[in-house]
Amino acid sequence: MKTVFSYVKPYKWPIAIALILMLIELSVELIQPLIIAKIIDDGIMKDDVSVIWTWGGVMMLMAIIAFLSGATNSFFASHASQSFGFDVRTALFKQVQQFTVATFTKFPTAGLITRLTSDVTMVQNVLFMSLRIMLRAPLLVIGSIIMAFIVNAYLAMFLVIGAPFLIFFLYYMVKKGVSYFALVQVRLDRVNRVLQENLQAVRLVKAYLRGTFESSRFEKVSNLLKMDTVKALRVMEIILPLLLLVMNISLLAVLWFGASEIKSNNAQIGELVAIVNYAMRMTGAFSMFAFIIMAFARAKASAERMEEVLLVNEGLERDEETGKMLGTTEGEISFHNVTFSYPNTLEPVLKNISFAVKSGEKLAIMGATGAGKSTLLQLIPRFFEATTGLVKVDGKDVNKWSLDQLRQAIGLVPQQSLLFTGSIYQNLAWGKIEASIEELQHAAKQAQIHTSIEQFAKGYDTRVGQKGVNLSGGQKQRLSIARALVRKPEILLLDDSTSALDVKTEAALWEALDKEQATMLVVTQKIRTAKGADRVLLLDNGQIAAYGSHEELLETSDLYRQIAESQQEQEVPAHATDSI
Ligand SMILES: Nc1ncnc2c1ncn2[C@@H]1O[C@H](COP(=O)(O)OP(=O)(O)OP(=O)(O)O)[C@@H](O)[C@H]1O
Repeated sequence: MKTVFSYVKPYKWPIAIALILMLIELSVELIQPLIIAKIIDDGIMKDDVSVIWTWGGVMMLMAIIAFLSGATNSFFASHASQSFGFDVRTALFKQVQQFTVATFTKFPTAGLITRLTSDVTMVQNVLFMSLRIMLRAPLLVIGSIIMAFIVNAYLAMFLVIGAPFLIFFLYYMVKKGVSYFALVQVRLDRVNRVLQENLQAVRLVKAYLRGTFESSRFEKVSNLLKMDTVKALRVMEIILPLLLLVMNISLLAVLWFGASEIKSNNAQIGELVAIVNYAMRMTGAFSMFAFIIMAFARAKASAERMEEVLLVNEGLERDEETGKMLGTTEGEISFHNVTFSYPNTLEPVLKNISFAVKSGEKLAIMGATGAGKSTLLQLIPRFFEATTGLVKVDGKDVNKWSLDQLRQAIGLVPQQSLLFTGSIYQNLAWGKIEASIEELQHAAKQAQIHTSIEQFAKGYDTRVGQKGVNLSGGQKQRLSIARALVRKPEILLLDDSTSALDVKTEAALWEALDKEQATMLVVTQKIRTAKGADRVLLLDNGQIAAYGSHEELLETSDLYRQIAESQQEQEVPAHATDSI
């Protein structure tokens, strides 16, 4: 909790002012019964109108002070709490951005979204309410007891007799509340996850007629959320009436013994009225307790979840040589006996991989599905680090590169073309904000998408829907390639990024890309593509099955020959020579 609370520190002054103002408001509230007692005992009982006027005036003045304090308190409380929320959300976002790809597997996306939104809002609201009303309740209870003792110690005693019960009930409420509400937030994560999955796969759900099934899946998680929230609220619902029962018994005792004290002239009516007034205020404060403790319990659970993200230290990306200028890369890539296992698995996905690609060369990576092709690419921008062995760029271990410089030199086109909501221009300029319109259009021409864009009614200003819903698979792939090309990377990593293109467009694309001097690693299933590469790396179950030029592999590798033959049978002869 320490880390989350450190974000409150910069606002200690607004918080202090808000608290002082709240104390002023509270003091007025506590002094008022005393004044009422004075008006009754010295004014009404003694028939002295001047006392009533004087103290009535004081009461009025105090009410105005309380009003002004309350309004200013609200201003400072909202400033402090909203700024705290902003800071902590920003810090969480920055922290998440630094996560290694491996750390993301520990924190599911939907959970991170809840932590950055609902959890932050929860803590932020509790901070606001603490400064505004929450702290008033406990202070009102303590203040009322003190004032009651000042007025009449004997009668005040009956107000504190139930204290051990009250403390026990409150302790129980907090203890149970925190654990139940932590579970409620986990349930909320699940609801968000199912919702997110469904929204992302909306077409699939419709095409497979899974609407009813998905609805019942959603109902199930939503129901769990409801049941656990009800369970958490039930604790509060049982405890609150118990608190009130204890308070009401105390109040009855005050009235009973107060009456006999008045009879025996040991107390005045005004005193009894004041004590009853304090008891009523305490009862009111206790009714607020259930709400307060519930909010605190929820906020504590939320703060702990935020803390988990803020405290990640192991899984953060680190720059070995941050700040050192290393110059432009040449784009040479080499793997030296690389073995790699994913963090949560034992079996290596890549085993003893060694190869080298010179600057400007093109390497085609082939292999069956699950052979480890994408994994191999991911080791170059250091999304994951090799378990053993070395991955080098320009002869230098990738772990020794500044991450920014390493990634600046790499243009990655992932298997799934991910686009962002915004115009086509914005999507293209995503990797290089300062790119000129000419640069963007040049990249689009190279990626063979310029003509298609020109045909859209709004051209480059066409808005790309969420995840590119309004574009075809091939258009999305070409936009992703253009986005990578805008940066003029020295290394281009294409992960099966041309699978949706027709033969002619693909041929034109390769021709344009060949003119770039970039080193290219191209994951592909097509022999046609492999033929145009300088070398081919054939992976089989994480190991190199063959490595060499297309012609060499046709001679030496049975597996490669089989793939080539199987594809030859499928090829349309007219396009078969349409190579890269
Ligand atoms: N994040 C991950 N955690 C654990 N295992 C993973 C992870 N990502 C991939 N794998 C496993 O690693 C192996 C290689 O996956 P990879 O995506 O590199 O294969 P691929 O050759 O690119 O396959 P495809 O052609 O289907 O894309 C697979 O067995 C896969 O299950």
